[in-house]
Amino acid sequence: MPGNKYSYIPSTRLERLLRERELRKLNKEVDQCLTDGDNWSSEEEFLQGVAVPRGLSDRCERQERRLPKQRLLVVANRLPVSAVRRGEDSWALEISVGGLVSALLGVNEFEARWIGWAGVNVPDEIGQRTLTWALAEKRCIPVFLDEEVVHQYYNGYCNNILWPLFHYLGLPQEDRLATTRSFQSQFDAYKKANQMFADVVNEHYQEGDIVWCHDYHLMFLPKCLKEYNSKMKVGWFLHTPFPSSEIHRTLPSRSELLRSVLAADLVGFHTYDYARHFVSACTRILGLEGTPDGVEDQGKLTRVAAFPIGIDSDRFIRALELPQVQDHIKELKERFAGRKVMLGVDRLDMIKGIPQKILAFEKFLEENGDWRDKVVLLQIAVPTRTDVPEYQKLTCQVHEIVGRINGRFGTLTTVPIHHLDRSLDFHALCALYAVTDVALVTSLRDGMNLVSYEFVACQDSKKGVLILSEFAGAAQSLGAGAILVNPWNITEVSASIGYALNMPADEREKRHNHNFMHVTTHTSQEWAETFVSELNDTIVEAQLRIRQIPPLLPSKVAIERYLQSNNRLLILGFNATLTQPLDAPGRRGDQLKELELKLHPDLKETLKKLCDDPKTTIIILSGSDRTLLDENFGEYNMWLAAEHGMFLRLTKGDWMTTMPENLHMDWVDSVKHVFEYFTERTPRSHFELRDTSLSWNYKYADVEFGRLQARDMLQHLWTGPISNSSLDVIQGARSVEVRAVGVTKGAAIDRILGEIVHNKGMKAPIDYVLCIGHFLAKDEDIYTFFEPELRPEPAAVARANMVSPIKSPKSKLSSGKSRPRASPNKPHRPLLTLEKRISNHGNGTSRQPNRFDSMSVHEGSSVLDLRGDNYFSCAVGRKRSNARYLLGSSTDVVTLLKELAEASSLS
Ligand SMILES: O=P(O)(O)OC[C@H]1O[C@H](O[C@H]2O[C@H](CO)[C@@H](O)[C@H](O)[C@H]2O)[C@H](O)[C@@H](O)[C@@H]1O
Ligand SMILES: O=c1ccn([C@@H]2O[C@H](COP(=O)(O)OP(=O)(O)O)[C@@H](O)[C@H]2O)c(=O)[nH]1
Repeated sequence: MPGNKYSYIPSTRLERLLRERELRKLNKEVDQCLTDGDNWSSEEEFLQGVAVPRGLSDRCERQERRLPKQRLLVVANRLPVSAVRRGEDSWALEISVGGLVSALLGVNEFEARWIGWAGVNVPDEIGQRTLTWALAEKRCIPVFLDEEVVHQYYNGYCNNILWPLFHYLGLPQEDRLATTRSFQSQFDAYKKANQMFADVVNEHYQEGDIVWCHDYHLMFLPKCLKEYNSKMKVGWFLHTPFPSSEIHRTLPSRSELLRSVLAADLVGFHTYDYARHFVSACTRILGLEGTPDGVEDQGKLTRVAAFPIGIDSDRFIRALELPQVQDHIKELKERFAGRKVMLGVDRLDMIKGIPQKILAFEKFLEENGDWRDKVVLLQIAVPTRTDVPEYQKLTCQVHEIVGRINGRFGTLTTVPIHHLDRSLDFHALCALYAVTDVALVTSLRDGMNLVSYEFVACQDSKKGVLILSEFAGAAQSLGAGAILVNPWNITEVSASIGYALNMPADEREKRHNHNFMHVTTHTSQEWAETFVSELNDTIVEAQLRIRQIPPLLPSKVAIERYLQSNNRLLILGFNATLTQPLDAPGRRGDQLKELELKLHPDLKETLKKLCDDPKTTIIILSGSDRTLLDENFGEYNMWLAAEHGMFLRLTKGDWMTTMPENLHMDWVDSVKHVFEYFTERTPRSHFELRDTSLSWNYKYADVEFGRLQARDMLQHLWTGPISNSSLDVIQGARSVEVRAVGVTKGAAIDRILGEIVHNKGMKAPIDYVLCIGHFLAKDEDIYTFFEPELRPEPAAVARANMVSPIKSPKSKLSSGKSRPRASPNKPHRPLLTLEKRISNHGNGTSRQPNRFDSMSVHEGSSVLDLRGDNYFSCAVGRKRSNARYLLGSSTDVVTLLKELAEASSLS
């Protein structure tokens, strides 16, 4: 390969990401050499206003030598600092507690700004102005939410609805709802608050910035941002679990929230499970396509992936050396001498399983009398969301249990549980982690749980044991070294406490080393860099994809050309082209109603007008059978081409077949047998028998099960006993179709054209073609048929007398079904030969003769006179297509045809 390895531009996502990772590593090494220890601020430095990395003096020189940092707007409900008002214009800033803040404080690769709520109501202008200044020093930008919005949005929708739901605690029952007003007003406040965040982002956004939205508070934000500026690079990361789609389905605003999140370019979760649940919710609830890369909606991909968060482990390890931390450690050791220390650090939240933890500890004491004066449980329960009644109830409940247990097992001088309803500062927390023998994390559900990481980081000398809930995201990364428990199983947790307290030193060491390695290599820094780098790459990937998406049909031009032409051909599909738009696949709409395909009612007048125009010939070219086309189009003056063009009829005349003579249908019974087998075993799937094809459809079945069944079926059809038959197996979005080889719309069209030209006695060439359909990839050969550059190989259809009246059923299927048959005594059509003259796109030069040129029916005349500007192929509701243009849905087709008919009647 020419050039060095960095001048080569990788073409796949993985190659690009690996290369970027390598470059980042190099960058870091340069940084390391230049300023050793130039880390991002600690929490204290952040508060002192030196949130920018240390070593400012070296900085200018250093920056010249490395790539400029990318600007990153971190948008989260909570700023890393909470403001406390000291006077009219004076503010104290306190660091906010929580995993998100801890994680993002460790990130230093970017020129970051925070946008969020300062946790305080500031109704007056002076207050807002002075707080904005105070926060600016910390590179924070406030969003001012008034009390009512906070009540409805934060306490209500976020913490009373989304939070419990995402943690599998279900939607609030009536009493909870009544306390915070109705669901709808909370949801409105949620949207309003998200818009307020968006307004602030828009105000501060500079081109090229990365906007990283965080958490369930801001699920509406990606949509608001993209509506304002579709070019913004938007990522969204969820810090909580994303529940199974069965849970998400219960949320009244389930679809709106999913759609808003999907507006982001990249959507991230802590674990693969959460990502999988999200994709599955999008497939099952929105009916979108889930792919290994994410969720696809009409060709637009939202990338979905797992990015497990970490901590700034160095910060904890370094802190242990600080004298104030050493003092704390000494104090704690003396205080609890002779007793093993067990530790719980949690926000006082129902998801943390604090009552379950304490009850398990009680059981342990109950059953292990000899341990009662040898162990102590320190539980730090940080007050959180104290305005939400559920949290208030939990506080009382925990106090009651702790009181009871201390009363039961305490002595005059000691109690088994030290319960603190407050937060600790960073140094006190590090000291506590360091002296702990057993950390107890019993979350009922937890996005990740950084406390477990922090504990491990502070344990390199003690090598204590981590008991960790299997329902915390951290279980996936620290599961090997921790003792995993089901927090609902009090007996199991109690037994694990005993196991941990008695664990031999070598086992503790082994377990600790494993986890320590993970915590120190999977840092918050890495997490943020990986996310941002994937986000940057997602944009590159999207641009590459967009280049492959055909543009929207230029309706005006299509109509203009139509008016200018004298012999027009309109080829229209039926299903999803001329029918009423249906729910997205997978939505499981009204199956019975939807299966009866009906012409869009708004098209009746329009079609009539178009068909009555002598300059226009219309062909309905569909996979549907003859009966269905008869029912829907019998009254118009047009051509019907059923079963992908294998049957043809002018509505005034009889059906005839255009099937090639050598079409083999001997496979039909075997395939029918296979389809019956799968239909029986896949609830709400069905199959259709046609004369030339069979189609199995699982649009209404469970999407994932349907897909699995389809995979099995395809495997069997491709490699099983019928794999050598002369058939094509075609995979659709939610269907499998089997046809005789050679049954495609593109293959049928020249035979159909031949018949039409002959029937009409066409003298002038066709000088306008509009071909619109929602066709399977296999049938897109119809689009390419008219394209000079992509024309099929000449040998494909060397046709002699292929259009013939139906004499006897060709396929075995016909015998089982009653179908209208055309009169068998229609005379044989003489050999049709035609000449197609197609000029090259736009430049007017004639192309080389093709198979048509030698097949002249009417001596000297040309059947097609198409240049680049009078041929319009158009795929409906698809993004990847061989068509020149796209239309969104059948509604757009209706609009276009109406305009065409109206313009034509005016001309
Ligand atoms: O701001 P609050 O409402 O007081 O809540 C504090 C934070 O709690 C949640 O933290 C989650 O993020 C952690 C880091 O990713 C993760 O380890 C933990 O499992 C989650 O619960 C919440 O998601 C944050 O938005 C809050 O700021
Ligand atoms: O007194 C305390 C208790 C906890 N924390 C921090 O709060 C975070 C809790 O994060 P976690 O992911 O465990 O749970 P979350 O509270 O975000 O749900 C950790 O970084 C702790 O260091 C703190 O700063 N002071």
